Amino acid sequence: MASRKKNLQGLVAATITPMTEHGEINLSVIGQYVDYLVEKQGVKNIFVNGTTGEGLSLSISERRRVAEEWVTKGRNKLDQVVIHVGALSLKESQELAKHAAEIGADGIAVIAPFFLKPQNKDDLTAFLKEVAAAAPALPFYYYHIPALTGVKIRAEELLDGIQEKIPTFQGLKFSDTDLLDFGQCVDQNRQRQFAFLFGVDEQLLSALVMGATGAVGSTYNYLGKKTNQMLEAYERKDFSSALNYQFCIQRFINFVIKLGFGVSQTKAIMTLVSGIPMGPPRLPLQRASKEFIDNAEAKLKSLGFLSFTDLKNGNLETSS
Ligand SMILES: CC(=O)N[C@H](C=O)[C@@H](O)[C@H](O)[C@H](O)CO
Ligand SMILES: CC(=O)C(=O)O
Repeated sequence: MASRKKNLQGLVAATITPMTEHGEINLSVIGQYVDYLVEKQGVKNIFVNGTTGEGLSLSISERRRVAEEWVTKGRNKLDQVVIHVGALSLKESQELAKHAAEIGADGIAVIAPFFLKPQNKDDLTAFLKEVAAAAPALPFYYYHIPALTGVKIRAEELLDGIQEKIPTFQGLKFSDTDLLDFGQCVDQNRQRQFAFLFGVDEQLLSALVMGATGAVGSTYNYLGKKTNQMLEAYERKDFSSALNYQFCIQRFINFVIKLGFGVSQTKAIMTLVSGIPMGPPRLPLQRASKEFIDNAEAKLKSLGFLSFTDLKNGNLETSS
């Protein structure tokens, strides 16, 4: 059985992988990034090397170094550091799982292999089981993101009986809008203490109603504070305030989605809001355009997500 820490709950920021202007990983700002999440956003859990972290665009050695830096800099500051170790090659995935255990991460997560794909639940379970077994002391999370992997096996089906196959299974990161599937994952596993982490930030409130125990997302890097206010309102059963917070967050996400929103844009927004240079994305992604950044900045300001002082302080912090 995995050594069980307290369940992963609340907001989990899907970390960006900072890069230099030349496109190399930039470990030097990660310490600052940890402090920013904890102090400015109230976010104390992170999900490293996932979609937002361009994990699948990094080499194995880069993934190891990035993971190690987050664990080191997060020590005594963060509650939990979950490392995404999914890869197309089972061997690489196992190597990363083992490494995550060695460096003292709090959990590992895996997406479905997405080139030669599992055809059914049994294929997928068999793959996940082999990865989990490489880190037998670490909580294991399945990262369901069918729109990106193309693997559409329903999470509810996968979860049925999964603990018998994968004893370290501890939860699901659900990045899909199918709330029937998500709700049934929760409903059918009420007796188990799984973490149900929702991954569509603009719809989190609906997922809370459906039983989400936490959330992993890219926007918690810079909208963590706002989203925490929504969670607090929900906790005290002030649903009309919670809805106001969700709508406010939606106005921003809806606006940027229309402009074209992805990891490149997340990097640019985070640079702007935090003042910490995230650098460009790696090919095949291209930098966000100047036009996008200007529009996003104006929207952040009009929604009160970014003040002139924030910007100034952020910039001062990085130059010091
Ligand atoms: C596809 C993708 O990257 N999804 C992220 C996490 O799973 C989310 O955090 C989104 O970035 C966010 O919900 C905005 O659409
Ligand atoms: C959003 C998320 O969870 C990821 O970047 O992997």
